[in-house]
Amino acid sequence: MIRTRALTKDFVVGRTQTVHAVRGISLDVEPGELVAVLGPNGAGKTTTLRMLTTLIPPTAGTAEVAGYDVVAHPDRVRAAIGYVGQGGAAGASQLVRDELVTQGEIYGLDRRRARDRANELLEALDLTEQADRKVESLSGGQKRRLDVAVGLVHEPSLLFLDEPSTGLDPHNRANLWEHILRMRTAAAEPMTIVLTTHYLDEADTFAERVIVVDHGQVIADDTADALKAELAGDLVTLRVAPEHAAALAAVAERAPGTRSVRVETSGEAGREASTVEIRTADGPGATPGLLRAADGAGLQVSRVDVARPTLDDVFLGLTGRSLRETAVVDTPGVEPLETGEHPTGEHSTSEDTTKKEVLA
Ligand SMILES: Nc1ncnc2c1ncn2[C@@H]1O[C@H](COP(=O)(O)OP(=O)(O)OP(=O)(O)O)[C@@H](O)[C@H]1O
Repeated sequence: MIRTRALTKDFVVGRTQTVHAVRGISLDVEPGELVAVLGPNGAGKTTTLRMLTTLIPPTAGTAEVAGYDVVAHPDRVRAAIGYVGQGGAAGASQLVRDELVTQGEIYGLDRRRARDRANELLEALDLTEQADRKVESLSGGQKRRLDVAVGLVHEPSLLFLDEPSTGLDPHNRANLWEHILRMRTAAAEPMTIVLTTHYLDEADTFAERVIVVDHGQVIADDTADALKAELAGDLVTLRVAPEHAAALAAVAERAPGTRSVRVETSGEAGREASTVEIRTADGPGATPGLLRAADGAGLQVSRVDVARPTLDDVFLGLTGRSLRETAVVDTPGVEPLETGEHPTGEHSTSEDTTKKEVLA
């Protein structure tokens, strides 16, 4: 469904500076996959999506989407895909149903079919009650559901969602996901979905495959479970008296499956406590053996915690940085851009200069 080879995007900023936003990404997405692209701000997620959806041309490399090259056949790519950008696609002063009908007609449906499709989508995305209201009067969650409806109007087999749930509260996020998953399975062929997100839990729960991007490159690509097992491992935390910490750490180092051991001591003078943190492939499986070994060495463990890793642990393991702490665009000298702002002028196509990012 998607095939990229060494896909690259450089932005020339001012006269001298080049931002290497995407540095040679090669990936394949099969029909029916639900893929989350995860990474810190400025990692190149949106730029990758914008190339795949033909909104901006690659600097180098190739991308085929739905069987067509994005540079040679952008119109065919657009006809086959849906795209929900960060800015949203619906016009503020339009009525909700009219917006969907207009979008359907843009995609070549006759008026009657466009109305039928609009009604189908309004029902599927729980927007029937809001159908005769202006788009600008919708709540954040309703607005985002309408954006998804707009992306689906022409029944694409491949849907791109750029941070679909950013800014929504947990209830609305869950509700949006419920609708997305329902729409996906309701289609005759399971829809392929590629989305970007900052929400680790979202990628973890819903995506069947997680592609981690950092500094414009893919640094990991697998199921969330496989990434966590391979790259992070469970965390077993054993609490001991400080004088026993070093000996317990040595015991843990020798235990089967141990990947790393860290000792921490905290508390007021005279009342310190130590923890020995053990990263291991299988925490629940390793813990009884660790406790037996500690007991055999005469080391008393006063508390045991076993935590499964998160995708943040995966990112931390890969980069030494936490995804939660990398919330700032870190390209030196380049200010974060508003959607639609293009200092390079390199790709000032009509689609690209509008905040509405409608594929038509
Ligand atoms: N039009 C542009 N002109 C110049 N630089 C750009 C442009 N668009 C993106 N960039 C830069 O390219 C890099 C990748 O940006 P991109 O928006 O793809 O990241 P992202 O992973 O989607 O980030 P976020 O999570 O914040 O949306 C950043 O350094 C960004 O500042």
